[in-house]
Order: sequence, then C-alpha cells, then structure tokens
Amino acid sequence: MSKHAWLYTEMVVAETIVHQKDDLDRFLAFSVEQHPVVLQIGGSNLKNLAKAAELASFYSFDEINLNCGCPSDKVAGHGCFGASLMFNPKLVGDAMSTIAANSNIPVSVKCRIGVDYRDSYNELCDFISEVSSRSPTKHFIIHARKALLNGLSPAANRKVPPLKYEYYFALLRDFPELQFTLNGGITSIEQVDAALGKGASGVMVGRAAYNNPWYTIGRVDGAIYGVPSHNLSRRQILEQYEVYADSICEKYGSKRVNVRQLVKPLLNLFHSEPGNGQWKRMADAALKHCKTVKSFLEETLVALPDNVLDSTIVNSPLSHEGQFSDANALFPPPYKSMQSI
Ligand SMILES: Cc1cc2nc3c(=O)[nH]c(=O)nc-3n(C[C@H](O)[C@H](O)[C@H](O)COP(=O)(O)O)c2cc1C
Repeated sequence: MSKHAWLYTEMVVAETIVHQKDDLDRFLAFSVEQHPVVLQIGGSNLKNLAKAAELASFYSFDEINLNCGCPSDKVAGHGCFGASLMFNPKLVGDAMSTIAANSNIPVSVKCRIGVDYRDSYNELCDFISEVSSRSPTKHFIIHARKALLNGLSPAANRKVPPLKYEYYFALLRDFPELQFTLNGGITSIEQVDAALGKGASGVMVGRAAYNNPWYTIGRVDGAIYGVPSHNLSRRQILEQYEVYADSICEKYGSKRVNVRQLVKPLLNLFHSEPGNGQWKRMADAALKHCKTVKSFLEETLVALPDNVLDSTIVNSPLSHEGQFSDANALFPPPYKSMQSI
C-alpha cells in the first residue's frame, strides 16, 4: 500500500540459503514493485554467512540485515543466531564484515537494547561501537526492549521486557555518525512522525502494520513521506492484489504457494469496521475450498458494506502530544567507552 516504506523479509537462516542454492527463488525472490526490500539473514558461521551473502547478491536486495534480536536460546558461537549474538560483539562485527565483503550492498544489524543481565546502556553502546568499528555497518535497527533468554516465548519476549525508548534516543545523541531505526511498540502514524521529529533516522512498525494495515500503512505516504496518497479504496487495492496474487499462484504452482498464504496479509484490512466479524467468518470457510484469490474475494467481500469497501484514506492532522515524553526524563548519561575510562 506504500511505494516508499522499506520492506523487511522474515529471517532466512544462512544455512538454508547455502543448502537450498538450487531452489533459492522460493526463499529470496520478490517482484520489482516491492523495492526497497531488505533481506534478513540469521546465523553466525562466517563461512556460511559469506556464501549466503554471495548467493543473495543475485537478487538485488537493497540491504542485508543480520538478526541479533530474536530470542533464541542457543549460546553465541557456531550455529547460533539472534539476540544471544549480542553477547559477542566481535563475532557480530566479523560477521558484518563478511556479509558486506560478499554482497557489495549496504548492511545493517537488528538488535535489542540488551540481553538478560547484560542490559545497561553502556553495554549496548559497547556493542554498537565494536560492531560499527569492526565492519562497514552504519545502520542499526533497535528493538527498544531487552531479550530474555530464560525460556520466555518469542511472543512474550515482544511484550514482557519493558520498552526503554530513552536508550534509543540516547544512541542518536552518542553516535551521531550512525543511523538508528526505532522499533518496538509503535502503534500509530502519530508516534512514527513524533520519533522522526525527535531525530530518529527511521521507524520500523511490526505488529501494528499487520493488525491494522489500513490506518497505519495506508496513511504512511501522505503523513510521513509527504507524497500524495494513492487515494485508492480497499476495493480497488484488492482488485490489484487479486491480479498480483493469482499470477504468483500460477507462476509457482499450488505445491509452492497456496491461497491461504496469499490471503493472510489481507485478513486485518477491515479491522474494527462494520462487517469485519462476518468477513472473517466467511474467510475461514472460503479458505477451505477456494483455489484462487479471485474466487476467495468474490465469495467473501459481500460481507462488507459498500461504504467500507469504497471509502479512501482520510489524512487527518497528526498530534504529537505526549509522545516519548518519558524518554527525555529518563535519558541515561552519555556513553563512556572502556578505552576512554
Ligand atoms: C509473527 C512475527 C514474526 C517476526 N519475525 C521476525 C523476524 O523474522 N526477524 C526479526 O528481526 N523480527 C521478527 N519479528 C519481530 C518484529 O520485527 C519486531 O521487532 C517486534 O514485533 C517489535 O515491533 P512491533 O512492536 O512494532 O511489533 C517478528 C514479529 C512477529 C509478531
């Protein structure tokens, strides 16, 4: 729905890319209209990361990102990925150098603000400092809560550890030469705009974009990128999506991709609108037998009133009141590296 927002793939494990090198379209292919697209890789084995980056470079991604945020309980070292890598900034620095050298495109790291008991602001800065000085990494996406590797589920790890936006804003202050994208708990375009107003290099929206795409992604072009909104209604968007999705089905065949996968991103498009409950029930039933997205939409859209299907996005003025006000009060003292003490 936005032509400007950057899209991140789900993590693809480096070993998957290496072992599936004859079938890579299945994991890495995307269509040109989806640019800019960032590939996220998981892993820590330098040889496999090198090979994965080299193979991925045939797919014209706009950036390659290393996952240092997923709460995997494997300890840092051979075969591990995700947040536990934050325990080993040197390894992450070397991994990023390897990825950059083998792909020739910009690289970035997505990380938490800490892991388990290693959660001070200074330790976060040590990580950023080590990775950015050992490698060409200039961009970090900061999920502003720590990861707990004590058995908390991935879903709980996105909710339970408290958000500390003050750490994020302090990074902007202490590393002005780097770019930091803010992630975690952002639920509105107002918050996105307020964070950018406070100097954020970028904002990543995860669950809100999935849970309520119409009011989050739908408003991005006008409210954030300052370009005219597409002004399409949901009916028109679905007409275009149907053509795209069914062409994907045809291209890859039903063994590779199914209607359920292609319909999944649509299921919250009518969040809190009249008819939404009925559409969800009809969608459940239709997914049991529909073989094309076209037939799925024909069967289910009757649940929704015309005014919902045909209305376009209203770009109301943004209010920043109260956004991130705690972050100012809680700012940690400036970073002191071990070398400077
Ligand atoms: C279903 C689901 C899958 C996710 N998969 C990944 C992933 O593959 N790589 C990653 O870095 N983060 C992943 N995340 C985490 C999000 O990118 C994001 O960091 C997290 O949800 C916090 O942002 P939010 O509050 O805007 O959702 C996932 C989150 C969800 C809900």
